[in-house]
Amino acid sequence: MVEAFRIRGGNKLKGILRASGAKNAALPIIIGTLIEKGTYVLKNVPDLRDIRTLIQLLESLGMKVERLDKNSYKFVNEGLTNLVAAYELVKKMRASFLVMGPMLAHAKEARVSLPGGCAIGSRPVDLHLKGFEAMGVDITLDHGYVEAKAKDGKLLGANVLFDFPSVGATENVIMAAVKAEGVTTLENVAREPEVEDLCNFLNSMGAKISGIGSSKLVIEGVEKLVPGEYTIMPDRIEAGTYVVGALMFNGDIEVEGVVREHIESFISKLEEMGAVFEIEGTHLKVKSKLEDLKPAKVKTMPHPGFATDLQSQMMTLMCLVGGTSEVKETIFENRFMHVPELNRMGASIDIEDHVAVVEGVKTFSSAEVMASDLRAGASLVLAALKAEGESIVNRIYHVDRGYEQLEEKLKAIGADIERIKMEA
Ligand SMILES: CC(=O)N[C@H]1[C@@H](OP(=O)(O)OP(=O)(O)OC[C@H]2O[C@@H](n3ccc(=O)[nH]c3=O)[C@H](O)[C@@H]2O)O[C@H](CO)[C@@H](O)[C@@H]1O
Ligand SMILES: C=C(OP(=O)(O)O)C(=O)O
Repeated sequence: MVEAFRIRGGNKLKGILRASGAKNAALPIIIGTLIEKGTYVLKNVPDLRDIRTLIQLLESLGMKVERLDKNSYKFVNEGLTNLVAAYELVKKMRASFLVMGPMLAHAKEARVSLPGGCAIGSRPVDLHLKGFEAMGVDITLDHGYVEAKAKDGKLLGANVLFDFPSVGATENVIMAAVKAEGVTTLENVAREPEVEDLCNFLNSMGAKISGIGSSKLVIEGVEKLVPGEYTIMPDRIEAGTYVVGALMFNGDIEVEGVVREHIESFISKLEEMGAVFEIEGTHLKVKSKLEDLKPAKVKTMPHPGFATDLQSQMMTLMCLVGGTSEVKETIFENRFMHVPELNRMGASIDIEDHVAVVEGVKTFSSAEVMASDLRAGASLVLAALKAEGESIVNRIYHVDRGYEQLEEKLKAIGADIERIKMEA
């Protein structure tokens, strides 16, 4: 049996949706607690399936974890008792591969399962490994695991130029470099806000990372970090998902937790389409109507470009905008799995090469559909809320990876949504 959402769409939704802590910042920051012995308190940690998977992985390495309240945890690192990150846990979530950098910083060696691909693409880790090798780490592949060992037990500062600004590779190598001997210079790094949040967390413990937010980071290795307390940033992708909802429901939904500069390309693309926003601090209200929006072209790019994690939600909105819109996906090879599902709900989308051509339709129609990944799942939920009648969104374990208490948040603004069990 798997869980699904049964959604009876067409309700008038009204109220405030608040973004929780960012999954993609919380994951690397929690993993960062592996670097140094001591006690860490992390706040605004979202209550998600991915966080629970990660905690299991950290506990398997020797970390003691105590939940202080719904969104706060204490992590006590008394030294790692196991240097193997097992396939059973790593395969559930690709971000698990980020334990390699911290384990190298802590113990100068690690054996971490290769994560494998997922529904959105093959997702290799070559850029992570190139960075570690430059720092004097011997890498061997053995029965699906990466064995990493610092030569002579020393992690050395190095110059690394990434071929592509990979978020994961940037984060992994940063976490190895903060305690390396000497200076590490990383060029063409990912500039996503979650990378900045990780750097700010590490610097709050005494790491010396400069250039934060730019494409070049200079990291002066330090002997010791001093663990403490840190609050995770709000989830810009969750907030962006709700902004799409606010536009689809003609401004009756307001969104809390919007940091405009974190999703500038998304917000400005929506403004180009005719959306009018009133943003006060981190509170967003929509002042335009869905029927005022014009079609647009969007191309996903590394930050500060349009985020791939908002691509499917944007496409769902475009389905309801008169005229022809286009979405080009450049980050992941296979991130259009939501297209046939949206078409089952009455959308009119064709894929040509890596471009989805979207012809606007009047509305969605209810149907039984399947989430293929996290953001695809969120997009189908948005479409189902709009469609008159009963829809089923199946395989919501994907959605549970990244949206904290989605059905409670939606129920609170008037949605008719319930979690049910379905045949797998
Ligand atoms: C937990 C987390 O933060 N996940 C985010 C992170 O994923 P993730 O860190 O996996 O994304 P990357 O930026 O690394 O990947 C982007 C592209 O680079 C390729 N690549 C990556 C590493 C590598 O060694 N070799 C290589 O070829 C990938 O296959 C992909 O096509 O950034 C993505 C891009 O913004 C987001 O969609 C994910 O939500
Ligand atoms: C693709 C995503 O996550 P992950 O990298 O964990 O698969 C996402 O958050 O949309």
